[in-house]
Amino acid sequence: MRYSIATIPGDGIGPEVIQETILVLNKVGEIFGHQMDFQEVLAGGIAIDKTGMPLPKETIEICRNSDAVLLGAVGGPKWDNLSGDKRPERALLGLREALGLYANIRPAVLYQALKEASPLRSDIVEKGIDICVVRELTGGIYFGDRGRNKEGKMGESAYDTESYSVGEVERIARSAFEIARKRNRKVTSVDKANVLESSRLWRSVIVELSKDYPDVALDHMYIDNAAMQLIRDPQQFDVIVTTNMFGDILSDEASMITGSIGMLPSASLGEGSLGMYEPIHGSAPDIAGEDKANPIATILSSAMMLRFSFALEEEAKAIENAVMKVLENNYRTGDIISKGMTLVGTKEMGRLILQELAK
Ligand SMILES: NC(=O)C1=CN([C@@H]2O[C@H](COP(=O)(O)OP(=O)(O)OC[C@H]3O[C@@H](n4cnc5c(N)ncnc54)[C@H](O)[C@@H]3O)[C@@H](O)[C@H]2O)C=CC1
Ligand SMILES: CC(C)CC(=O)C(=O)O
Ligand SMILES: [Mg+2]
Repeated sequence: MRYSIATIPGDGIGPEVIQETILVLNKVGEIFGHQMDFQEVLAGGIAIDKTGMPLPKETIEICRNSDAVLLGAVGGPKWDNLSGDKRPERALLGLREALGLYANIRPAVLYQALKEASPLRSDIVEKGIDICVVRELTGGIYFGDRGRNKEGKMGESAYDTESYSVGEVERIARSAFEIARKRNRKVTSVDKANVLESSRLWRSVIVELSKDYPDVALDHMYIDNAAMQLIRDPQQFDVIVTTNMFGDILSDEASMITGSIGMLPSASLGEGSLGMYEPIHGSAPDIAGEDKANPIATILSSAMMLRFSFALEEEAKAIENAVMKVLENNYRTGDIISKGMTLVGTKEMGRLILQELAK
């Protein structure tokens, strides 16, 4: 089969991790007999530099007409003086919205070989961690009304608005319940319903929808408690469904208990088969261009692409197994290094994964 993939290397370490991932996808194509056609497009800071806009129309069109989108990361200090819609990060939000990708699936799995990289107590780590964060991606405070009021009792003020509709909550809740059915049949909905009206609506919609899923256990947790429970007892979670901002924050936390932010992939999905696949991390300006970035989060995101957009389960597993094997052979990038392990850079990590794939 032939698949068209729009690639968005973006900024910082984005191009470095995308490069290794393209090599991996090409190798999978070669081994399993698929043709992967890549088309690179601009978004983020590099797009601002080249076109004056963070998200050129052409990028949206090419992504829309591709079978899947693979994204590195956008943003960085060079564009930090920009504000509002001019910021590189807005490109990401704009693309998610334009492509209707409302469900962000972020699995946080502690690999056996990486147990030593988790900062949690060894008795907790021994039990294993396997959580799936289902984050609402095109609503909430990242998309609500925002602005500034120049005059006020205490000077200028700024506001961002959290707002959710019944339909937005229903569709993300359905995604979470469906995913839970294929896992351990438990959904924890995370909100702040003791304070926020939007969370009270969120909770009531989820309770109502749960009636369609009597085989899935549902509980509710406030975000502050969830942030703590994730460290205290991660095994209590199976699927976490939450809002755009809470999911953004909780998934970074989940990445750390499973080793590193450089390990966690994500899939952003909507109603059709088109999805956008990206690591959960950002452009890591502190290590950009130094061959230090861990490419595994992006490489595992490409496995999610094969699974969800192309229905190539065997090929997806081949990538995941190759990653696991390299970790079992004790190779580590700087973010997951520990005593007795071999330190490698971005390119070498990519090469080792390719080598395992070819075996
Ligand atoms: N999806 C995206 O494009 C995202 C973009 N950003 C943007 O990225 C820029 C930097 O944001 P930060 O808050 O610093 O978050 P970040 O995720 O880029 O970096 C946080 C820390 O994690 C490390 N890190 C991240 N990815 C890594 C990898 N693959 N391997 C090894 N270490 C890794 C970085 O070196 C840094 O110390 C900002 O402009 C931000 O807006 C942030 C998050 C997501
Ligand atoms: C622009 C931000 C919402 C990106 C981010 O931090 C994320 O999606 O994880
Ligand atoms: Mg984030």
